[in-house]
Amino acid sequence: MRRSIATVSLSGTLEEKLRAAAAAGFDGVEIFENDLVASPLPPRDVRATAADLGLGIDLYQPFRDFEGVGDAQLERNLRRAEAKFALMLELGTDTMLVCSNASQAALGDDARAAEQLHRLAEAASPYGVRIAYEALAWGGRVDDYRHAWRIVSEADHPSLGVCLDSFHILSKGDDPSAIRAIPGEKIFFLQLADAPYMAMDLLQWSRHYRCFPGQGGFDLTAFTRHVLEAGYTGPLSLEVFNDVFRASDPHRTAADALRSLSVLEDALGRERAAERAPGEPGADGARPRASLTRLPDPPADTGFAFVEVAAEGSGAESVRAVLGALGFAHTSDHRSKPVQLWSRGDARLLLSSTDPRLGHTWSGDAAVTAVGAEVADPDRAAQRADLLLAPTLPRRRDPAESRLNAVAAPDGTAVFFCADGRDREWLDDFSAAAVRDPHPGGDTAVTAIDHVGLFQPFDQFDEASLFYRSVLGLEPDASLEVAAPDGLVRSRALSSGGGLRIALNVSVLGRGSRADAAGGAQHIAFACDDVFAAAEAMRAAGVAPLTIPDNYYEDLAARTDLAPAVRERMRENGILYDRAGTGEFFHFYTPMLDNRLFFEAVQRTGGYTGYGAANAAIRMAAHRAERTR
Ligand SMILES: O=C(O)c1ccc(O)c(O)c1
Ligand SMILES: [Mg+2]
Repeated sequence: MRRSIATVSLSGTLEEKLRAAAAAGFDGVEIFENDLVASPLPPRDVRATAADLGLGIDLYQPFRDFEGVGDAQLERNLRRAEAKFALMLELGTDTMLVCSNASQAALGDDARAAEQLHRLAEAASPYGVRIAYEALAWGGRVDDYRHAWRIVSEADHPSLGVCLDSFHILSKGDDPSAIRAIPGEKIFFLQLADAPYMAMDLLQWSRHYRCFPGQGGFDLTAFTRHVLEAGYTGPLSLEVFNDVFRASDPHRTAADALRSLSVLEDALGRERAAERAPGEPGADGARPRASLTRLPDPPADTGFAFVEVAAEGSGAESVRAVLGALGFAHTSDHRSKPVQLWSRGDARLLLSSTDPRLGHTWSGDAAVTAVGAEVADPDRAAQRADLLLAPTLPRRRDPAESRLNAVAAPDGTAVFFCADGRDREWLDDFSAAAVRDPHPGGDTAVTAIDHVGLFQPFDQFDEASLFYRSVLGLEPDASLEVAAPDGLVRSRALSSGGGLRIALNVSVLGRGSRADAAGGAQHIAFACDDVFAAAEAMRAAGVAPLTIPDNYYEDLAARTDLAPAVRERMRENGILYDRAGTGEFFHFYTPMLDNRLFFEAVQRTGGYTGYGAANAAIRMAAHRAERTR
């Protein structure tokens, strides 16, 4: 389907907005009136600029407070409209959005509104302009799409139809299924916006917190399905009023926006394909069907191939010491780069002294710089990532090395697609040297990488979540908030069925010591068969786990039936506990290794799928206490 975006969704001047929309690959834009009025470009030049960029102007918006007025006001409104129709001719756009009168003083009954909209449509038709009437959620008399449609049908003019905006419908909990009763050709325009659920005045919610489909709480797939079932074949257009987007790089926002539409269209296409019996032709005859662009299947992953940590000097020393104490061994070295492979079971950690983005020496605190996803078809995963506008990272390879596709996540973390199975071709780039530096960690039973925790810049949290969801096909959990000593932290985990798990964290206010330029803490969690043994072996090797206060264990005694001996062993080893249904979770943390990186060891039993969120605030306070001790 044609993809459009409202200029109000992007920051910058009108020209910058157009350039960003075009660069992301949009087909068209809705021009928000204020953006045009504030632009030094005459309408003809806007049209030419858009055309040069390959963009159509699909809608001019909004025309406000037109209907439900007295006779004298109607004449003034029609005069105002005539001026806009002439302007639209110059812009080369044929659809005008008229939103329902927001005044509580809007007059009269439906018959008056219908008659006045009929006059407007009649005035528009000589210009070749169509009127798309939209019910604002806070409209004075008309605040419901069904009501807008009744008025439009009563007005009965070929140049008059409705504009459906998902926000105005879903924000009020209205049932979108009646959209199917509107003939597709009378749906003149479709605006899509998601939003997080908030108990808030509708207008404020709409003007500040809309987000792209998949980033909020609305079911945009179901909503859009109704619109397509009605026979709508026009553009899918994003109209997103959002405070963060207004202040962000418009190129980044436009890419995020396009990614959201690609995922939405793909989901609808998959549903349609699943409905159709094999061999049956696509069209069912009655109503036109929009063509839906599909993405290659999400990668079928089998978990983490590796996680890469870049560190230098004493930071690298502490990482090595803790890995050794956890039973990892430095098993081989990269053939041409300063990268060590440390492994234990299926847990593989690359310790690098270069920055993957810059290719030269890493300077700064130890940090997670890359994750390797082990997938069945790396080429197809890379192709999907490319269609989702994931920035491709230059290959860091010599001709003799394996081919590794990598893309950059919004926070700069490199995501590698590595072949799974027996060959694990990427391992060929490492020397086959016998195990060196076997550490005295003993059998700590670390078996694999369980998850990675990445702190995100405030403005990129939703973008990162959509990125991992779309590029890696991960499913997001509900987000939750943790009261850390230095401010609230929001956390959202995403996981695949195959073993990839990424927990994203963000400082809710985007400021404070956790969100400073260096970013908040990152961690790598290792799965263990016996987390008690792992903690004891680590201690025996000279690394103390993160100290957890006695108060925590007193509280555990009060609220669980863990045996006293078990609790005592937990206290000695800084082990924390969580339970969900029949599932149990035991885990411990290392101290902060180099300002912002730590490790965790976890043991899941009974089908536990969480991340110990109940203990997150305890962990944050303990790491904080360590800094001030
Ligand atoms: O907030 C508004 O005024 C406004 C304007 C135009 C729209 O299409 C809309 O959904 C909201
Ligand atoms: Mg709208």
